[in-house]
Amino acid sequence: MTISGGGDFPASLLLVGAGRMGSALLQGWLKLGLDPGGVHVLDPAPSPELQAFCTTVGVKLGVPATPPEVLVLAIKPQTLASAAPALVSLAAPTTLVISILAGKTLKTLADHLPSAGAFVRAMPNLPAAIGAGITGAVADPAVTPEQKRKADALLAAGGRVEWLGDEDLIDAVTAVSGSGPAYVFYLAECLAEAGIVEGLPPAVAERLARATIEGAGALLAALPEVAAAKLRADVTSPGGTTEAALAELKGGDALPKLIARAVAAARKRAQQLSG
Ligand SMILES: NC(=O)C1=CN([C@@H]2O[C@H](COP(=O)(O)OP(=O)(O)OC[C@H]3O[C@@H](n4cnc5c(N)ncnc54)[C@H](OP(=O)(O)O)[C@@H]3O)[C@@H](O)[C@H]2O)C=CC1
Ligand SMILES: O=C(O)[C@@H]1CCC=N1
Repeated sequence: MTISGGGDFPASLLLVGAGRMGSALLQGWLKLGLDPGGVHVLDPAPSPELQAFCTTVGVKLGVPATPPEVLVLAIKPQTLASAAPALVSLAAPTTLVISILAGKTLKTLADHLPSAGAFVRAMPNLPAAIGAGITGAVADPAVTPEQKRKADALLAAGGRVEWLGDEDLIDAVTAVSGSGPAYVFYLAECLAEAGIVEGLPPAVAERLARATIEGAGALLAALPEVAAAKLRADVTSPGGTTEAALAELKGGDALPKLIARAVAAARKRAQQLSG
């Protein structure tokens, strides 16, 4: 189910972990109208940039005096066990915890934060930093409709939201769209390197590769009803250059198999991080 975002933000929010993803989400929320006066950010060693940002926008660094309506967990999955004891008193039965931790299940989250009333497990991606992300999310049965609306508003600040009925699917979401931007950035790197091998000056090769991925992504975004396969066919002249390149990428199912292996490896890693 997809619910469109609606600015139904919580009155109080604690962000635990303001690294790459936590900061990206925070900026999106504030841009879309989350009241900074109700926001606390907890991070053990806030960078000077984060401190300056919080001061400028009016967000408090540190722990709130009373448990927040929403606690967003954005620390690394590997640090959940060590971080959780200090968080237990910050989560009340009225607190909704939204976790973006790869792999950590709703059950694991509840085991570590038994004081919290309800949990949403979400997997956003880095383009959320510019509102162009996509998030997969699942709510536990204790999440009320009002809490779900608030979770949706927060997650939708980063782009589209796919609510899933089956928690087991979240690790696959992580492997496809959570980690996915890195695959695309790697393609940009590889394309530039190949261009250099073919004689292009490095700076030109990088600009060509980057602009190509930007343009292809923009075309996908501009033509949502057109399948990626159709757009690929539009580039591929019979007997032309693209066909020659695609024969290499597809030869022996090379690229599909490689991508399938990569996504399976990411999903497996998410499962390993679950406990
Ligand atoms: N990066 C991405 O594209 C995506 C990440 N995620 C998930 O988001 C989470 C964060 O990832 P990412 O932002 O990349 O990681 P970062 O390492 O950039 O951010 C984690 C932040 O949490 C801080 N931190 C560590 N311990 C605590 C603590 N006890 N209390 C509060 N803050 C703490 C870290 O501080 P310090 O550095 O000083 O230790 C750091 O600032 C992960 O669980 C990941 O699975 C989900 C989707 C996409
Ligand atoms: O690499 C990771 O584990 C995190 C989760 C998805 C994207 N980054």
